[in-house]
Amino acid sequence: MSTPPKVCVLRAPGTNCDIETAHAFDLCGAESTRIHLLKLLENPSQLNEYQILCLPGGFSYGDDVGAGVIFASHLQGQLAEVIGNFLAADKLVLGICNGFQVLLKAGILPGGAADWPPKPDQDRNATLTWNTNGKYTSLWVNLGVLAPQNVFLKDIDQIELPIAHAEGRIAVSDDSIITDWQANQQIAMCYREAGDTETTLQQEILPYPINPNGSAYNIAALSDPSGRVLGLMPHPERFLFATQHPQWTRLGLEGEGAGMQLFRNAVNYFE
Ligand SMILES: NC(=O)CC[C@H](N)C(=O)O
Repeated sequence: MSTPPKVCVLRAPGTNCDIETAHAFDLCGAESTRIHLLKLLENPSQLNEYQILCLPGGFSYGDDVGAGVIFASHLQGQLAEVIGNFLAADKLVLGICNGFQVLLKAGILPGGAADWPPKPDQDRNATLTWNTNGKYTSLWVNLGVLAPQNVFLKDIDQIELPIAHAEGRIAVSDDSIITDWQANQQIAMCYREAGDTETTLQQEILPYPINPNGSAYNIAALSDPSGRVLGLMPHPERFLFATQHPQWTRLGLEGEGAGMQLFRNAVNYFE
């Protein structure tokens, strides 16, 4: 058997999903370590020991200034070099919810290695901002996968997962970026109606609760062009066991939850 990949689950003050996220990777055979951002800042080169970097969900720095903004500024300001090496290597990066916000605010997404580090005057063409309902929203959503070449999404066509966020709406500065993302297969997952068998990218914003936050083009997740970076608003680490689904008895669900596959895909990449 090959050596298990090492996962760095990077937490900051206010992160609250690091334990279950590390557990998800470990259940799939990885060896994860939860590392505090302030510890990594003391010795940034320790990141080189890991094959997977995961930014988990939560409220880093209390969502002050904007969700993910302060965490992102540390990545840009003090960790630019090690992050650059990580992105350039054949390694994986996953950002879940607050982690996705961090990846986007830092500029790790949407461009990945090619655009890192972002230039100070670089225009931002996409962000995650307040849900259109103005509220912290917590519910289960149906998602269709549009970027099966992303390592984390291999063999997943559709998935039901919970969301829990206030700033989960993808906003784009102009629609031409959508064309670029499509060309690079970067639109990873979209919200869609339960029972839909196909996922189509559409400009019409699906109504709440299908699209829970009003995201442009109903986008829920983005990939970098290489398919080795994924940022997603839903929480796969909250559906590791069938019994975590609100209707598991009615639906007769047993065993593993569908979220496990994302973590397994990442671990299997290093076999
Ligand atoms: N679950 C999360 O990671 C929440 C992210 C962020 N605090 C928000 O509310 O938007």
